[in-house]
Amino acid sequence: MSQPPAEPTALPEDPVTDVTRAQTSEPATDQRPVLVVDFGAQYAQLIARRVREASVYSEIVPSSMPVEDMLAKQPAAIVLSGGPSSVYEEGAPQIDPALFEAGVPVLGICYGFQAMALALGGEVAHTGLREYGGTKVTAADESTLLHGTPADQSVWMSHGDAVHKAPPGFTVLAESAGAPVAAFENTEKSFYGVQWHPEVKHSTFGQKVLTNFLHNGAKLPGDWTTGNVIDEQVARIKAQIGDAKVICALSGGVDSAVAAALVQRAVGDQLTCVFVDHGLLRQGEAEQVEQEYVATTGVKLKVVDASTRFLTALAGVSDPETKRKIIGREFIRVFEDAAREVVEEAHESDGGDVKFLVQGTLYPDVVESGGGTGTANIKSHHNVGGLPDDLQFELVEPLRTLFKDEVRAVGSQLGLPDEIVQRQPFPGPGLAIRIVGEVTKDRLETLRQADAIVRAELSAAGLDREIWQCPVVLLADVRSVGVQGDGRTYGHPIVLRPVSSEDAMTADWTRVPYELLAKISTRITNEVAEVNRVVLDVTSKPPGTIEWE
Ligand SMILES: Nc1ncnc2c1ncn2[C@@H]1O[C@H](COP(=O)(O)OP(=O)(O)OP(=O)(O)O)[C@@H](O)[C@H]1O
Ligand SMILES: O=c1[nH]c(=O)c2[nH+]cn([C@@H]3O[C@H](COP(=O)(O)O)[C@@H](O)[C@H]3O)c2[nH]1
Ligand SMILES: NC(=O)CC[C@H](N)C(=O)O
Ligand SMILES: [Mg+2]
Repeated sequence: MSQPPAEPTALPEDPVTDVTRAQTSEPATDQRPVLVVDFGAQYAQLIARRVREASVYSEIVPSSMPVEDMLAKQPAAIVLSGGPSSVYEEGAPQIDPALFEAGVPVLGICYGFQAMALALGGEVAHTGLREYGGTKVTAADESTLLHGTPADQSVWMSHGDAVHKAPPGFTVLAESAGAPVAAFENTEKSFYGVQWHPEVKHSTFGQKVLTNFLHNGAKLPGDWTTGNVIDEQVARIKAQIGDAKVICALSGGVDSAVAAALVQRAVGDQLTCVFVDHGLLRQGEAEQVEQEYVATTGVKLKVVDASTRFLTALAGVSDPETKRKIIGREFIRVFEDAAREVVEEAHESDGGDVKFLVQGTLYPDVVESGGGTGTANIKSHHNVGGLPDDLQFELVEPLRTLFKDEVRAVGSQLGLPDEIVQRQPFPGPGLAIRIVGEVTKDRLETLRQADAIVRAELSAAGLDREIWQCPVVLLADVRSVGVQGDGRTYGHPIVLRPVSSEDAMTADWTRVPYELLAKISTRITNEVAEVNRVVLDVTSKPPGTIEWE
């Protein structure tokens, strides 16, 4: 039986190269802001970022802020974000109708769209017809909001409720299978709304919808530019750290490399980097950090072998959130020991505590850990939601409001080589969150072998840039029957999860050519004992996340 040819994956658009757009704080500006009202969205920062990309100044405010306070900021326009609640649910965040009486242009997105529809006299239904990920919509011929976008387009949805009737005075602009009113507008009042997420890159004409709203709907000029992120951050770091000593949690990944380079530029040799080998790393990773990273950057590096400590703490644990909390805690305990050693080595036994810890935390780590306003906790990233309550360090996180592509641009501008800046992400909790079930030494070894094969084959096929990352997951608690060498086997499946993304907030599964998948599958089942089945994960994010745990 012949297989259909694999569809080529569209390459993600070029990453943002203008570092000056990477906004890290609310800068002093006399411009009237576009307020992004956050209903607990996964994507509130992303909306603010896209507005800034349209050269319009933007700030985020929580939906709990009274409308008088919002209006006191003299917003030039308001964007109502998505959120996890359902509009009729008890305690769901509401919109004060006064917001619609102030003469300010409004764009509602997802939950914001639904809440707006309800507040203005439309109807929202919970039909059970849900849409997650890439969805086709059919758009009206002419409108302000969807101007310049095709009649049939693919948008990124993530909803369970849907607007069934637009409020009086509104024109319906689009529909999808699960959303009879997928977009609407009332140009007279300058009110607009979409059920989908225009702020995510996977919505092909998303930025066009946002700029249509900003420039044509709200009639805002695009004349705002940000200052330089690097200068701004270096100055902030200097002010925070002064002449104290500081350690940086360095993983060899992009984010901590860029964070370390910023801190190094700010405070020079007051910085010592600490790399933790927690026994959950991939093949060759520890060596790579020890040799290549130090050679490239000349940074002072301390390597700690903490594998026994982590594996002991993880023994018997299968629950993903518990694993993450344990790992977050153990990381900090190791950093505390390392900090004491740094002081001892500097012969400063009295008063010379290291009180600052640098981490390469990005905005997605924060928001997925439930760190936005009213944002759901999706998973506790070890460096945010997994931190222990008794944390003694003051954190230095210069990348905390940025997305990965912005961090890559900062890294390049700082002079870091492409081998570091373009590296695929690897999560801090490592292989522990890629073993579904308890983490043991043997299972880690099995997964390490399979992962090394996958990485080698994808690299050899030249797919490293096209693929954002490819988690390889061991379903340790699942077994299936195989026949190998004429004998019965009862082994474990390995899951391949190749994804394409720009910022890890949304992702699609990469259409890796079938021949290559076949080769990987054959190699894994031939070379890795205990594995007799290889499966491909074909889920986008949403609804799946990139990692399985
Ligand atoms: N093995 C490790 N040793 C020391 N610090 C670590 C380690 N793994 C992760 N960290 C810390 O946790 C932070 C978050 O990890 P994360 O994997 O998100 O970022 P990264 O490794 O720097 O970049 P990338 O996303 O490219 O892998 C890192 O920036 C770093 O500060
Ligand atoms: O340092 C990290 N600590 C964590 O606890 C963690 N969890 C997920 N990831 C990485 O974050 C991105 C988004 O992953 P998810 O779609 O699985 O949430 C992907 O790039 C993941 O690899 C982590 N990185
Ligand atoms: N992403 C969202 O804003 C979702 C809105 C609402 N919770 C729904 O599921 O329909
Ligand atoms: Mg990493």
